[in-house]
Amino acid sequence: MSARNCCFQFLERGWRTPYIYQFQGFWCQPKEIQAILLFHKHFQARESDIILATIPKSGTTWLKALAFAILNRKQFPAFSNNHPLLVSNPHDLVPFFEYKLYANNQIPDLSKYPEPRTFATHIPFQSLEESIKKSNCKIVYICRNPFDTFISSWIYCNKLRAETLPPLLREDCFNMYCNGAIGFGPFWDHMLGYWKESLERPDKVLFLKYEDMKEDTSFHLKKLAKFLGCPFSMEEEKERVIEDIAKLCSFEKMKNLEVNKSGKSIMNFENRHLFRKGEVGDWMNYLSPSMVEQLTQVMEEKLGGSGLEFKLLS
Ligand SMILES: Nc1ncnc2c1ncn2[C@@H]1O[C@H](COP(=O)(O)OS(=O)(=O)O)[C@@H](OP(=O)(O)O)[C@H]1O
Repeated sequence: MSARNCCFQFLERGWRTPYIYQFQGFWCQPKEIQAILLFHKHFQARESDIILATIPKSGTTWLKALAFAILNRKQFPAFSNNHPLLVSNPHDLVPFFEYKLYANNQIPDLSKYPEPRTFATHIPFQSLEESIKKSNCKIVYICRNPFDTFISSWIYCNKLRAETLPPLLREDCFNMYCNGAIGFGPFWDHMLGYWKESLERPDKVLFLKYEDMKEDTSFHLKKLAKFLGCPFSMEEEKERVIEDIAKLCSFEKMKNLEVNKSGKSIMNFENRHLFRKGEVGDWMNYLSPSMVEQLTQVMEEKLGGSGLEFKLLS
């Protein structure tokens, strides 16, 4: 089935493109739908695969860097001068299914990927390819408080928006966000899909939060390494390997690397836009009291009772 033949029940104004479409219960662009259909048809998970999942602007770039550094630390110690993260953007080291591997009508040969194969996606849990859901391959999900995620998305999309389109007004965008009409959203369905699976199958899905990672990076790196099946040894802890990885992947370090100042990775977008402030609570500089009230209500209505809660300030 091609994207064109799919039955689109709904269409909404897009953030980066003129329109977004509802596909399998979430919002996305036609190019993404085309790639997801190919991914569904051709991808076959291995038990050893690792999938990093996020809704956009929740810490994807950071999680990719951390997972890569943890998994490859024997070959590339975090302090080494030839570490791949010093010359490559994390999106080039851990490819997205929908923006890289299956984009532009490609069917990749993934048989030669070194194990554990590590991939990334923004696709909601419900719409992942079946073998990913059924096998014991591991999924790491990171999410971020919706206030900061909204601001990060709004600013990023305005930078990448087609020049032929008018700028995205904060108020319009905010209403779209609260109504769920954002790429891969509604955000609450995206979060709850992975959240519920992490509660039911904690060995399958590790659920992380951006704010917790910022607050105590070392603690969460240990948790991540253990989940990925490569816990830090006592010796590594003594040698401060965890701190070295946290430092290599820190916002300040990554933002100032030449590859992230001048290179291009996802969909030919400039890497520098991926590194803005990297803070918890920047929403305070942008949202009016009535917007705060509105989003708080949406979160209570949609996430209330799920046990999923967020820290809104650092
Ligand atoms: N290393 C590191 N540490 C902490 N925070 C980081 C890091 N790298 C990127 N960022 C911040 O993450 C926000 C971008 O989110 P994503 O990486 O998910 O974007 S994307 O979906 O891949 O386009 C965006 O947040 P805002 O600064 O609030 O816009 C980035 O600045």
